[in-house]
Amino acid sequence: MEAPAPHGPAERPRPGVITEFTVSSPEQMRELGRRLAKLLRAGDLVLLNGELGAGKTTLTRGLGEGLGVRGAVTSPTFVIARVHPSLGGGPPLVHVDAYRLGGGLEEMEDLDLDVSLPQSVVVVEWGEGKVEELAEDRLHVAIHRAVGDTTDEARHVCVTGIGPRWAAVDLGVLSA
Ligand SMILES: Nc1ncnc2c1ncn2[C@@H]1O[C@H](COP(=O)(O)OP(=O)(O)OP(=O)(O)O)[C@@H](O)[C@H]1O
Ligand SMILES: [Mg+2]
Repeated sequence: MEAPAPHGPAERPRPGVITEFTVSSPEQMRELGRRLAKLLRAGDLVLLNGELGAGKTTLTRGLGEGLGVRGAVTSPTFVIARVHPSLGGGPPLVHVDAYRLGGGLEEMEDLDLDVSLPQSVVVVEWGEGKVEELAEDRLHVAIHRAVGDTTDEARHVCVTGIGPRWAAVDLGVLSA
């Protein structure tokens, strides 16, 4: 077997920026979403990963508040994607839950994410390994229960900016 390249598989672009921190409550997770919203603009793709109940939808709720979009962000039970139009002049939020989708983009063809992405902020829960082809520039947010946490509320969050779009963005403002 060939030894892996020092920076991982060649097809994976090297991350431009990474920030890691702890989020200690659901309210703080929402606040993180509101902060993240300030960094986002139309055409941005955000992938949320982490186990069931990690806090992906909670983060997206804050994101919706920060973007000022219509309708509360919820876990879509029967739909895969929901569009929240802006209440102001900003981009709509397209919230996708790819949990039940085994395959990649082909399975989501009907959603026309490639069509809506240029004028929207697209957030995909469970998006890893499924929607990367949509954009060269992506923000990956990994949320995990903090190991050894006794309150059960602490989450470890790792945000990685991939591609030129994120190269010069200071992700440090997310944890400030
Ligand atoms: N620090 C925290 N951040 C986010 N949620 C937290 C935190 N601590 C506890 N929680 C609770 O964990 C749950 C997270 O649920 P949420 O629906 O956001 O997760 P999810 O990652 O979207 O799950 P799923 O994979 O089922 O879509 C909520 O009930 C929330 O109150
Ligand atoms: Mg969810």
